[in-house]
Amino acid sequence: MTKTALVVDDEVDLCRLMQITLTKMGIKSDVAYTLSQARGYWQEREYDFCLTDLKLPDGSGLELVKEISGSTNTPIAVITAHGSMDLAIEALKLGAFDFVNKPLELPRLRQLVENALKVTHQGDDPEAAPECTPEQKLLDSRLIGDSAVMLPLKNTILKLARSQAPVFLSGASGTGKEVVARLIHDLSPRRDGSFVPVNCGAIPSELMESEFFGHKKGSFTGAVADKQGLFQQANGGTLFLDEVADLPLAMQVKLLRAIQEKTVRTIGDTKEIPVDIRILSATHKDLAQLVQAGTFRQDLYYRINVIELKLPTLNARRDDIPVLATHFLALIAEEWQLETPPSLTAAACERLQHHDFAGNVRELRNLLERAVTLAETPNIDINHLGLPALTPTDTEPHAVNAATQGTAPTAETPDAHTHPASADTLLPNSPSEQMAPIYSSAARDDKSQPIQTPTSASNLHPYRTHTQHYPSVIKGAAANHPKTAQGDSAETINTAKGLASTHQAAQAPNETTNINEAGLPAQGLEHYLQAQEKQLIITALKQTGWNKTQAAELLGTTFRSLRYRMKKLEIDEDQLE
Ligand SMILES: Nc1ncnc2c1ncn2[C@@H]1O[C@H](COP(=O)(O)OP(=O)(O)OP(=O)(O)O)[C@@H](O)[C@H]1O
Repeated sequence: MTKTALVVDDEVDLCRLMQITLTKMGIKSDVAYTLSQARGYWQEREYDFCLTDLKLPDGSGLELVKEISGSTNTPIAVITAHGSMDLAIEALKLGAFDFVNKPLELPRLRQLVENALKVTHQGDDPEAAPECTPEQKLLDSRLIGDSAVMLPLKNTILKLARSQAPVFLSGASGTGKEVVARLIHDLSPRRDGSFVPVNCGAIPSELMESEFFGHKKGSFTGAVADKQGLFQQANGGTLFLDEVADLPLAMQVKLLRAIQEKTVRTIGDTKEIPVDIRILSATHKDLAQLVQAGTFRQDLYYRINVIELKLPTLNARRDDIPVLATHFLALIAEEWQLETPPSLTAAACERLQHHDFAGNVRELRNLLERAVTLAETPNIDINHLGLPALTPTDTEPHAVNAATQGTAPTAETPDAHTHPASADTLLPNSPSEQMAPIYSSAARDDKSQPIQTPTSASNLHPYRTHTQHYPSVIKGAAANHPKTAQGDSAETINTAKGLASTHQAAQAPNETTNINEAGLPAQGLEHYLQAQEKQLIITALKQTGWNKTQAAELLGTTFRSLRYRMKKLEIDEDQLE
């Protein structure tokens, strides 16, 4: 069926240009020169999408955005004067699907129209019950939980997926921010493009520019080949800036420019390349507070945080614990190829529902992995969970919510009842407005997670994030190193002293000692340093029985940084043992 569009602009020539472009794309269009004319057309006819200027002779296009997005799912995009980013952001907040700047660039207009048509195809089947649409099924299969707080959150995700607006995901560590970011991408018109997640906190600052924008061969020492940046990799898709609060200020300026201009310049190149990406970002930190403290740029905050989606803690949705546990046990059974899928006894399930999950869903998953490893039967009972016995007060209603982080639920530590997602997951996003943090930063303590699971070697960009779990290594860690797997830090501190001395012994002589007669590395500094780094990491890992949390402590770095260095340097226990 022929697609139809309503074009609203008072500039006759521009309307003609847009109409010609649409006709070439096989789209029939009507043109309205005023707001009232547009309203008339909209009431009389049905359109697949609308494109409106913001400045109209009898009012603002924002009114049309509000009316159309408030009453239908039809995508509406706005045309803004060059540089009026504030208005574009306001339109996105009001529900506009996307915006295009004047003077109109036809490739950008065509791209916007193609995305709008993909949105209109979604959920087109009028026969399908809402819960049976492919989008809803995908959402329900990947974002587990149907508690009171999750249902409105899921509806919001479906709406956000249809838009191109930048979304900022806030919430404590392990609440599922990356799961949601992937879903927004996979449910969006960009789903055929790449989803490129990047852990901003794990990229060494000196490599940031090259990682984000790429480099040309020979543009600096060590640039031995052309390298594509993350922006270019995400072209046509979504760039997910995880741990965005950890971006150094100097890089924040460069990112802002790239996001605003929608162009990037590769290091060593002279030309700017246009990129078409949607930005999603996340952090467990209070970004508004960092803006106030001057460590995060207000303009970048404003740009990436057009819409905020706040994820609830697991303690705020305890009803979801049984269904999440069943989901993870099924995943574990599949990944570990277990003959009989494990299941929880009623007592174990009840114990989990009373646990204070400082590490949220990630902690639940890790806890179950450990329990399955320790249990010798498929029935996971309370003693396999490795949790302390409950006191009588723990079992009182709401005792755990109140005990969370030692504070009762307040406006700053919301729970599901006081903060339904419909109202609170979408927050007003002015930097001057305070965001209420769900948790203090203590919630991020990696020690709260019983077992840190390694990531696999993959062909992903080294600083892309990765949330997969690898059972063979987990099992090996728990079985072979029970002490370290449970976090025996005393032992770690003692062995730490040996790090410097054993490092020499662990070195692969060809790689790290290949110094030429002039006393310089024969294969170049970069190669030499990487070999050194690799050997030090392997030494620390061996000393801690491949417990990465402890190895990171020995090396004076963070767990995440170590994990990403391991991926970058392709350090894998299975390969080395
Ligand atoms: N609702 C959910 N349904 C299924 N799995 C979930 C859900 N929420 C989180 N998970 C799982 O929990 C783990 C942590 O999720 P994720 O990495 O998305 O959290 P995060 O909030 O991004 O954490 P961080 O701030 O530490 O990066 C992953 O294994 C993820 O698959």
